[in-house]
Amino acid sequence: MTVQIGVIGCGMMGLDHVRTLTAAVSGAGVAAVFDADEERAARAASAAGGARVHTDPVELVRDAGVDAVVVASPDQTHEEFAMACVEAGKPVLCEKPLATTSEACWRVVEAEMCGGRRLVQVGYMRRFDPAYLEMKRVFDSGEIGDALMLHSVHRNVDYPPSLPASALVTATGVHDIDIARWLLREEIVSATVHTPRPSGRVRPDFQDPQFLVLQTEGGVLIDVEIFVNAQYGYDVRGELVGERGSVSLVPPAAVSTRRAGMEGQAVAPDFRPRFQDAYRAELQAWVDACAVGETCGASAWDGYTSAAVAEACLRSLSSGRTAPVEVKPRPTLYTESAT
Ligand SMILES: NC(=O)C1=CN([C@@H]2O[C@H](COP(=O)(O)OP(=O)(O)OC[C@H]3O[C@@H](n4cnc5c(N)ncnc54)[C@H](O)[C@@H]3O)[C@@H](O)[C@H]2O)C=CC1
Ligand SMILES: O=C1[C@@H](O)[C@H](O)[C@@H](O)[C@H](O)[C@H]1O
Repeated sequence: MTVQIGVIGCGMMGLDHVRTLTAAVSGAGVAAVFDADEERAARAASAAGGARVHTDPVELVRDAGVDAVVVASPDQTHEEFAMACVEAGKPVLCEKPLATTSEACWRVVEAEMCGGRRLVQVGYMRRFDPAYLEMKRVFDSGEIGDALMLHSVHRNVDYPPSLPASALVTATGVHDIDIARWLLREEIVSATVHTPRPSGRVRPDFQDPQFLVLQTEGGVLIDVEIFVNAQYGYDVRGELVGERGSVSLVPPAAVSTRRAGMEGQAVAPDFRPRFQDAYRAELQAWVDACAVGETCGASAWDGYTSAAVAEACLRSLSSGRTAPVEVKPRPTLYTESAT
C-alpha cells in the first residue's frame, strides 16, 4: 500500500520533507500540497513529481486522496491544522512544537481523547537520530548505571528575526526538553533559567544565550545551553552521565581534514544536514505506522508536556526564580508512549 500524503506548509522544512518523502521513503507518495504562498506550493508540487495544489488547507485535509498529513507551516498554525486532521480521523505528522502554548497542546490531546485514538506524531526528530538512539541503547543497557546528569548544547548560526524572544525555548530548547524526557524516561518537574551577558548581535529584548537547569522527578539534573547566534555553525552536543560512566554524542563528520597546520571537521551550517538521517527515519517510521493504523514517535501528550516545561522556563526567565512544571495527569490513552 502507498500512503498518500498531503503537506501543509512548503517552506524550508516542508519542501525538505516533500523531497525526502518522494526520493527516500518507501511506501509513500506526496499527493497534495498547500502553502499560503502559491509559488512555494507550486515548487513543492513539482518536487513531488506533480502533486495536486490546494487553495485551502482544510480542503487538503478532507481530500479523499490524502491518507495522512504533514504540517510544516509556522508554529502558530499547528493547532488549527492538527485539530483539523484529528477531526477528519487522519494521521498527522506535525512539526514541533505541537502548538505555541501548553493550553493549545492540551486542546489537541482532548480532541484525540474524544476520538478515542492517537493520530498525532510531533516532529521531534532527534528520537530517530542514529547517535541519540545509540546513546539511549547504551543507557538502557545499564552499562553506565543510573543517570545523574544530562548536558545538552544547542547552537544555531543565527535566528530568523521574525521569531519572538520566547522561541529560544519554545522552538529551540523544546528539542532538548523532549530528548531529555525520552532518554531518561522521567518527567521534568522544575526549571531555572540563567542568563549570561547577551550576545552583542541580538536586539535588546532578545536574551541569547540562555542556560536552562531542569530537574527530573527522580532528581537528575539537566543543563541546556541555548545559543542561537553562535555564528560558526550548527552544533548539537550531549553527554549523559551515569554512576559508572558517561555516553556522549560525537561530532557526526565522516572525515577530518589536516591542512595548513590545522586538523578539523566541518560543522554543519544548519539542522538539515546534521539531522538528515533523523528526518528520513522519522518520516519512514511514520509512513510505516500509518500503513498499519498505528502511531510512533512523540505523541500529542509529549508535545503537551514539552510545552509545559518550556512555559516553566519562560516563567523562571521572567521571575529569576525556579519555576515548577505544571502538567495535568497523563490520560490513559498515552500510558504507553511509543518510540
Ligand atoms: N524538526 C526540526 O528540526 C525543524 C522544525 N521546524 C518547524 O517547521 C515549521 C516550519 O518551519 P520552516 O520551514 O523553517 O519555516 P518557513 O518559513 O521556511 O516555512 C513555512 C511555510 O509555511 C507557509 N505558511 C505561512 N502561513 C501559512 C498558513 N497559514 N498555512 C499554510 N502555510 C503557511 C509559508 O508561506 C512558508 O512557505 C515550524 O513549525 C518550525 O518550528 C523548522 C526547522 C527545523
Ligand atoms: O527545530 C528547529 C528550528 O525550528 C529551530 O529554530 C532550531 O533552533 C532547531 O535546532 C531546529 O531543529
